Amino acid sequence: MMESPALVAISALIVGATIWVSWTWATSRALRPFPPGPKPRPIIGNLFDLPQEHAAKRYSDWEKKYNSKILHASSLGTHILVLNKLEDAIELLETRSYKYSDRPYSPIIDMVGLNGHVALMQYGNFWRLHKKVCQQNLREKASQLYYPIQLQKVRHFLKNLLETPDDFQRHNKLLSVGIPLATMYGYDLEGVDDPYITAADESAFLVGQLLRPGGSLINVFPLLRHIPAWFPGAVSRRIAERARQLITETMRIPMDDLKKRMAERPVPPSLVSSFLERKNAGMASDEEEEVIKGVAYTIYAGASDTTISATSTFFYLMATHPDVQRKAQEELDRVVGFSHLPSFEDRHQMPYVDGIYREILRLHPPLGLGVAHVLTTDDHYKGYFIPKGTIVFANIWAMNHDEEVYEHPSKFMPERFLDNSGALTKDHRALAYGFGRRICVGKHVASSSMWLIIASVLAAFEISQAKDENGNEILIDDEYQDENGFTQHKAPFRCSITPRSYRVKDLLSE
Ligand code: HEM
Repeated sequence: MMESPALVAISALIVGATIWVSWTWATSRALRPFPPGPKPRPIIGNLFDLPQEHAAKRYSDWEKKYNSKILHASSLGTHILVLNKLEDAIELLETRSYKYSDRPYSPIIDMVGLNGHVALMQYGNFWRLHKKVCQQNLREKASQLYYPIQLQKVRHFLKNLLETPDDFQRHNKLLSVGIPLATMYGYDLEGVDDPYITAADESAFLVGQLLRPGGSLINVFPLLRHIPAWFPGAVSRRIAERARQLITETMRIPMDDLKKRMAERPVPPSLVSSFLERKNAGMASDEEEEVIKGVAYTIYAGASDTTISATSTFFYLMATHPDVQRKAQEELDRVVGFSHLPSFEDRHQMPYVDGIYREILRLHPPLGLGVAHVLTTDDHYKGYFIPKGTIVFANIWAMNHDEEVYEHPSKFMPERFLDNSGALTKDHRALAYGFGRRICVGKHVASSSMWLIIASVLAAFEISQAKDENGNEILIDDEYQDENGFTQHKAPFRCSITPRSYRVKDLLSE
């Protein structure tokens, strides 16, 4: 918690009394077996049992401990349900999606100015309005409009890799943030030190701190949000204030830049420029501009970190699996040849490369626990009671490592997605994109970006483990880090990235 001890103590007393009443009431009700899970303590429930790091894997361990794939815990009066099995996620989050599609409420979201963030929005008409704009611009057909930008950005990425291969993580960030900013605003990043990235990084860090479990007392006791920022001990209020300024900046910088460019000359098409053209022609309102701003910001936030994570995993798995890399390169050489780099038309002819894309998202889903859903009315499932307001996590990591579904689930085996004839299996769905009405609305853009990155890098480069000064390979461990408890990122590692032939330089200068 970030507040002063006095503030924490007073709040804890009030919160404790409130929770005590509701807990006593709740536990006195008969016929309410919750799903298995750790035994709750009075008032605080399982506050100290909840994993703070690598939560998806820890909840996967709970499965063995409590002998159940549906797990329950509570924290300060809030119920938490974890679904480790795909069938349960489909039944609850999809078949019953009409009541499992809300998001957890936190006053922090309003305080920092993220109420236009689609992924954090409460279920209802405001969300529907934003979701409609997302769908119109990101559905499969519409997402193909972004192909030219994706191609341009990935080619630039390859050039950067050629020049300074050891900086591949910085190039990855420039690419993964650059694609959504270019598609939303036609904004070209100057580099990873661009003021936009600096503000976005700091705000993401601060918001992550406040929103993580136990991050701020305001999440437990919303009235504390009204305490002024200058009040002694009101640390969260001050952090929220700073985050709000930064988030306003990240929304303002690319918007102002675009308006300025539009006033000077014709600009390349982007989601926001198309909207502003309509607005300048008197066909859209200021309210609609707010929606567009929120959507563009969400797309930046939703797309960049997840793409950074998946791209980093790709480099790691290629460096550690030369056999897989060789097979993919054989396929690329056969289908694409050596006179040009891969383009989207080649995709359907290269099932093995697609298998790599699927296997990366299976083995290391960027969001192992997805994004929390919330249940809006009481429910019963498999004899268990699930109360209204329960926070529900689909444990994507556990589902992707289910031994009943995937043979040797911890192994990187792209061929698991190919049938006997070498064609891609049809029944697969990438669970990494989540479930039901809140499923990732950018999954087509994500899929094309990731595929193009994988195919282009493998066509141009050889990736291997880096060597030390004595010529020995520097082994890469399997460590992943939680970023603010949300996105999982491969822990820093080194690898060697060398051009496959002298032609690469010529191809990239065309
Ligand atoms: C590998 C890349 C990506 C992964 C793994 C990913 C994963 C996810 C997941 C797990 C969710 C929550 C689903 C749920 O609640 O069940 C989500 C939501 C969302 N994603 Fe993605 N995402 C990726 C890329 C993108 C991209 C490229 C965009 C935009 C172009 C995007 C836009 C969104 C939006 C707007 C939501 C919120 C949907 C809602 O709450 O209604 N994502 N994503």
